Amino acid sequence: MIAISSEDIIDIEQHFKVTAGPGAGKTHWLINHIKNVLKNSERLEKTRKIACITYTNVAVETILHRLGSQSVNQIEVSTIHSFLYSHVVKPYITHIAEVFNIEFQKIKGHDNIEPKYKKVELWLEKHSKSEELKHPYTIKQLLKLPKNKDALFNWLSSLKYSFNNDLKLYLKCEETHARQLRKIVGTLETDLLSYKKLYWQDGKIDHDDVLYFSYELITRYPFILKVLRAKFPYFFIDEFQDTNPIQAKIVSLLAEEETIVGVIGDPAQSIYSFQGASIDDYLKFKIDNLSEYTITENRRSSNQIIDLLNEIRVDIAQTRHRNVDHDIPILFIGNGVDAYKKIQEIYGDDMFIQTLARDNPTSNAMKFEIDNSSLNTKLLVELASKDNPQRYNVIKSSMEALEFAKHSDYKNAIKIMSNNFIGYSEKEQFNKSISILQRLMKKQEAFFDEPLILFYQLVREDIEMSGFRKGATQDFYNKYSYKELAVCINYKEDISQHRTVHKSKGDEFQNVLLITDTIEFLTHPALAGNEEHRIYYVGISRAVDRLFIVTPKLSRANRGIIESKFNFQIIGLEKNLD
Ligand SMILES: Nc1ncnc2c1ncn2[C@@H]1O[C@H](COP(=O)(O)OP(=O)(O)OP(=O)(O)O)[C@@H](O)[C@H]1O
Repeated sequence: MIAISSEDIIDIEQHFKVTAGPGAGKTHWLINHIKNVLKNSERLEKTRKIACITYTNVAVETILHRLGSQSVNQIEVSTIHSFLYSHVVKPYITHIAEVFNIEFQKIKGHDNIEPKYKKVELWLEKHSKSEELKHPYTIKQLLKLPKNKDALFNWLSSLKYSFNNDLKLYLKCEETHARQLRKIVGTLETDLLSYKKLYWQDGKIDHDDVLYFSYELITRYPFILKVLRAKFPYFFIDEFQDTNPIQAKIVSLLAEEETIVGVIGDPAQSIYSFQGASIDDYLKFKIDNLSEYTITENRRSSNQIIDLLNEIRVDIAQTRHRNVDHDIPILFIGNGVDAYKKIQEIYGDDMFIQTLARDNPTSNAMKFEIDNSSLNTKLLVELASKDNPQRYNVIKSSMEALEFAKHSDYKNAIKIMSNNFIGYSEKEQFNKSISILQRLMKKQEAFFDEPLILFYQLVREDIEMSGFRKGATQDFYNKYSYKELAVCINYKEDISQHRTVHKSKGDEFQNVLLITDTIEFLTHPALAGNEEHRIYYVGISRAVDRLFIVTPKLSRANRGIIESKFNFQIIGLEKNLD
């Protein structure tokens, strides 16, 4: 591995892999490298471009912004999904449409797809081993008994593609999601492709399908690979530690001829295993004639923060580039809202504090300024299992749309609300969505802290939903408030002040408050083997000047470890010290 700095230039006609820690300047280096290729390459023309792949739409925007306007015609910056969708799936899907029952004319992009009751029912009825679905797992028992139904839907929502030993892709679900169905999982999983096909025949494809179809297309029809190579003589991927195995395979195929491939990443920041990424895929990624580089400096953080990062990481010791001393990090014992208030008390209200949390409900609790230690994070799931699917979908989507709109994400707000007006023209869908959102925004104070039934009544003025019979569902709507439910939603492209660590990837902030439920990543760090530790590591490494961590409890033993290993100021916010 060759050590470079983020200002160094390398050979542009050589495959590369750059591995470096947080704040090393990986993205900065990549942008310079692209500029260097643009300036010096003799293989670029109007129709031959550089592909630059990154992980999220937010990261795409950041890179485009940093590249400036001069070069946009010769670079295509996008996520891997939109890249493969435009260059492989869209133009060539007809080649595999028949084999996979894909109604390609109906495809309108790709999205998350939740299991739909009707589809699951149809799949079970037509399952190639349906005769094995006997008592206590008949189709009726699977679909009607709440425990079975929850487990089945959960299991199906964990559906993923995997490679077998012959590099053929097959479908599988997470077994941990289906303890309740242990005895029949083996039977059900023999026919998952038929389940997928039920969606494809409606033109509904999800993000993983885009990767799967792309892989099938380029391996069945190698001319597609040739076209891609001709169009993209350079193919670079940022955040490669979060790549999934199908992507990695497609990239290695591209690299076999003509296209120069470059990947950049940090194994200690690999935090997307739930999307199929694995730290091993990053470490083991090899193609012929690959030059490997590392950057050891940290250009982002204060000395105090770099010292902390180095204390918990063993593979790379980062050097201080800015060499700036700043405040000693503070470890608060208590809840997120109290810690936030305490920081404001110490530094004044004007100081911007970015909060980062492990999960959506915790960062939403910060948005709503409620104590994160007493949240019921499963309320939406509970509602899904109690309510009828139609009413649940309307309530959930209206709630999401409203919350997205409140955080200025109008694009996703309208998209989600429009789902409630299927059958109308696009213009009508848009107008209806805007009108209901405006009305809900105006009235939000009237229902925010009130039972969900009030929100239901308001939405029902615009969207048809069934009424209630006495029973568990109605009780639920009367018992829980809109706010308690809204805390469970997932803000799609959240760039707000209170977001999850996952949504802060690649970003940096002057002052960070990391909200944790354990500080094991500090007391017993194991970044290589523990993704939870890596998530918190990513969180603390976003901080430029000041870092604050809050955790609910600190035992005497852990306090001892913290005091001996790190330079923290410890502040108890309640009586949490034992
Ligand atoms: N050569 C450089 N000159 C000036 N500033 C730089 C240079 N390299 C990096 N920086 C700055 O250092 C900070 C970290 O850089 P960057 O975001 O590229 O790091 P990274 O390695 O991609 O980080 P991470 O993996 O943590 O997201 C940014 O503010 C960036 O602008």
